[in-house]
Amino acid sequence: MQTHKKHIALEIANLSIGYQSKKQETLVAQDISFSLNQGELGAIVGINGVGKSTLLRTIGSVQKSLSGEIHIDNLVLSDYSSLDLATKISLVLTEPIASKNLTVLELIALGRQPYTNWLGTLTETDKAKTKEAILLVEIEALQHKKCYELSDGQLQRVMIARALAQDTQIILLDEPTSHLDLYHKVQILKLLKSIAHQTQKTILFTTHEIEVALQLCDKMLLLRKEESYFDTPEALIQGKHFEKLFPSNMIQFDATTGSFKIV
Ligand SMILES: Nc1ncnc2c1ncn2[C@@H]1O[C@H](COP(=O)(O)OP(=O)(O)OP(=O)(O)O)[C@@H](O)[C@H]1O
Repeated sequence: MQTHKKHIALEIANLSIGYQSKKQETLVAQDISFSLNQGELGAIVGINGVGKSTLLRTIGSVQKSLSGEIHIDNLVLSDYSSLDLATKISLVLTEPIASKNLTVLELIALGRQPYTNWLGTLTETDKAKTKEAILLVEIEALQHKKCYELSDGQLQRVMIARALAQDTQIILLDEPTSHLDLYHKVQILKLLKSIAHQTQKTILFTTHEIEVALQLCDKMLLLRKEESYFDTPEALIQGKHFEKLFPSNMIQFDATTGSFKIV
């Protein structure tokens, strides 16, 4: 019988992340190792300042790692040209977008930039990918609005659609549910899950919504400075790793409900 082995889309080995200047090197977190398969939704969780955004930016090649390796599709990250990488990874950061004067449709079409010529002329394929992204994220009704007319939740969806239009194997999102109410947080994460499973893309995002992520993600990275843990939510609960996240005299994790309780 033929077995179908899932393809590893992203592999991180012994990675140290941080900041380097001419004078000094600041280590943020070390010894990070994990991998995500095609079609998996993964979350990076951890306390404020532990390095979630730094890790995402390092994987997205916006900043350099201090040491260790990042493999995308079995190739070392640094071996990709920036144009090739733009067809492999899309990155949605938390910075406010500079181009709020564009319509939603125009902004999403910008996701096609790695494929268009220097004039930015959209081919039929570019237009079809843009339309497909709009349909997947269900924002047809918003497409002719200006971006400055959108609510935070609507803008989050638009940014996800732009990443989808870029049509990369891997999508990285920094706090895609910040500023949203619980209903819209769940809606966005369910959307990301269905996109990962339906389109076989690999989606990795940072979040403070640990309880929601526990219920919706395939894998989670619990980031800590010295030692991080990566596994399925169930295995992380069984391994009692969430208990180590916050001081236990203040916040305790209840494994039976998968939620945090204030002491
Ligand atoms: N440009 C920078 N130069 C030097 N240090 C930085 C820089 N940006 C962030 N840091 C530091 O790196 C550490 C990790 O920051 P990062 O933003 O990655 O954490 P985080 O886990 O995403 O935090 P939060 O949950 O608060 O968003 C922090 O100590 C922060 O002060």
